[in-house]
Parts: sequence; structure tokens; C-alpha cells
Amino acid sequence: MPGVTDLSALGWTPDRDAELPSGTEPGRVARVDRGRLRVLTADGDRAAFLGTALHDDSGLGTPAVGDWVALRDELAVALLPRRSAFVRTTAGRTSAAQVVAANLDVVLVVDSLSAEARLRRVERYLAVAWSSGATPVVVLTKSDLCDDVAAAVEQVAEDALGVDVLPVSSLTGEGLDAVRALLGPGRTGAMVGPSGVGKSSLANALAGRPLAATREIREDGRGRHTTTARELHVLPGGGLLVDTPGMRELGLYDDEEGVATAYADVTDLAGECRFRDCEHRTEPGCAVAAAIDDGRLDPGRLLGWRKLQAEAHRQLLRVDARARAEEHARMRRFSKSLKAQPNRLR
Ligand SMILES: Nc1nc2c(ncn2[C@@H]2O[C@H](COP(=O)(O)OP(=O)(O)OP(=O)(O)O)[C@@H](O)[C@H]2O)c(=O)[nH]1
Ligand SMILES: [Zn+2]
Repeated sequence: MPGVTDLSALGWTPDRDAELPSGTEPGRVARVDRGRLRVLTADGDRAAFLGTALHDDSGLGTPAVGDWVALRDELAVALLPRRSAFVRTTAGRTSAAQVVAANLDVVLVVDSLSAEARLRRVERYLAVAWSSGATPVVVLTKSDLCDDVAAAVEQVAEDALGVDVLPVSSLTGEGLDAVRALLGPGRTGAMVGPSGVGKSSLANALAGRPLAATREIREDGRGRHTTTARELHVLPGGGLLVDTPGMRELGLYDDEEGVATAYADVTDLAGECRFRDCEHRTEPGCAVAAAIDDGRLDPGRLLGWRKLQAEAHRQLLRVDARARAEEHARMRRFSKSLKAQPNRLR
């Protein structure tokens, strides 16, 4: 049949055959847009709607990018068990949780070789990546801007025990083949890391074309059209790359906004530091340190700010742990219900 894709190219594995309810076909979620899905199937990319069974108030049972759903015509009627999931709390709430990406094989923890204060950041993102159930790999970008790449890689590798550390330059293409090798046919990856380290550039370099993260405005003879873009991209080498705003925001703590408001004086000063990732310790051009030095800022304010940030972090890890436990319980119930009704499989 023309246009038919081998499902394994989308990451389907034979063990999933038994998970698929009878009379349905599998689709991989490439985008979620208020109850509407964009799915990749054996015969191309199409729209689907959420069946009633997939409306879930807890948020965890709703399909996320990377999920496999069972399709009956236009309707997604079941969510297949997740092999891995990135869970985060919903912005502004302390207890609600949300899956931002599912069924990832590898998570690229991206940071820049040109940045300061890399180590603690990489550690933080690695913790988030491990907790998803996917395998993390550290990718250090902008190797063309670093004088001693080997030393920087070694320093990070010492801290990231058991995790590969790959230097790359999206500008020169150096090191990209090693990242491509991680994303072989049917393997799904995603990127996490702070803003500005070069995630978009890396994604574009891997795809060999510019990828729009959210939506693209298409200009043609008949005027302007907004086309909903995918957030799960098939790469030229056959791998799949998840690039969603939700993944990008991972590791930024939900309560950070609250902390920023309560400590607006510190936050405003921090915005004037020479380095965007200034830790306000001994960095040159630190506006926070300068304000403490000339008495404009009480050192206690900086201490309090640090404490609150640490607390926000702990809170998030706690909520994440609970959300993951709920997700596991839900999946157990789901597979039990399948076993209890074996006729659903035929
Ligand atoms: N020299 C050099 N510059 C790079 C490289 N990769 C990215 N940059 C530059 O770094 C800046 C940030 O790159 P982005 O790809 O937008 O970073 P990002 O991580 O996607 O940032 P957000 O979209 O904010 O998450 C841009 O000015 C890029 O041109 C690289 O390999 N070498
Ligand atoms: Zn500073």
C-alpha cells in the first residue's frame, strides 16, 4: 500500500500487540491540542478526538505527546501503557500533575560548553531525566566556543556517573553523528535543559530543517493559514524527537514564580547580573553581590531566597514522586482490566 509506514519506525514494539484492544489500530500522539490529537499512524498523520474514556480529571490519563493510543476511526478509545513518562506539576497548582511526554527511550540533557555553573544544573536535569524511566545522555553544545572541550567533558562526566557525555556543535556539525546514533530508527528522544543552551539549534541540526516548536504560519496564494505543527518529529535517520514547550520548561520549578514575586528585589537585581546563569556567589559582574556590598540589599534576603528556591525544588520532587506512583497504579489497573476481559483483545 502506498504511504504505509512500518509501525516500528514510529517506535511500536511487538510486545504492544497484546495491549491493543480489538478492532482498533495504533497511533502515536504527535500533538495534543485541547481534546484534539494529531497522531502518526501506519498510513500517515491525521487528526483524532478523545473518546470519553480518555477524559481524565487527574491529568495523568490523558494522552501526551509520545503516547500510543488505540484508534477506532476518528476516535482515540484507549491509552496504551507507558514505558516511560515525564511528569510535571501543572503551573500554578501544587498538587495537579501532568504527563508532558511519554515513551521516551533517551533524554538529552542539554547544556552549553560556553556556560558557567554547568555542573549543578546538569545534575538537576539528570535527576529529572532518570525519574522519567528513560536513559539520560548529557549533550554539551557550542563546542566551537570552548577552548578545552576534553577537560570540560571530563569534568561533567565525573559528576554524571554512568551517563555518556557528548560534546557537539550545531554550527560546525561536530559531534552530531554521536547524537544521531542514539536516535536510531524507531527510537524516541527529547531534550531538556535551560533556555539558550542551543536546544532549538540542535533539534534543527538533527532534523536537517527548521522545526517549529508550536505552530507555524503558512503563507500561500489563498492567504494566511495556521497549521498545527507536530511536536513529535521523524528525523532523517529514522529516530523520533519530541520537542514540546512542556519538555523545555522541565526543571524550572513551578513555585519559582511565587518565589520570584516574594523576592522581587533579589530577582530584579539578578536580572542585571552579567551572566544569565549567575549563582550570585563569586561571579564577576554580579549585581546581587554588588547590592549587598554597598548596603542596598540585606544579605538575609539572599539567604531567604535561596532557602525558598530549595524548598520549591523539594516540593516538586515530592509531587513528582506521588504522580509517578499514581501513574504506575493506573497502568496496573489498566492491564488488569485487559486481563479480566480477554475478549476485548480479540
Ligand atoms: N557558536 C555556537 N552557537 C550556537 C550553537 N548552538 C546554538 N548556538 C546559539 O545559541 C543561541 C541559543 O540557541 P537556541 O538554539 O535558540 O537555544 P535554546 O536552548 O533552544 O533556547 P530556548 O529556545 O530559549 O530554549 C543562539 O544564538 C544560537 O545561534 C553552537 O553549536 N555554536
Ligand atoms: Zn549575580
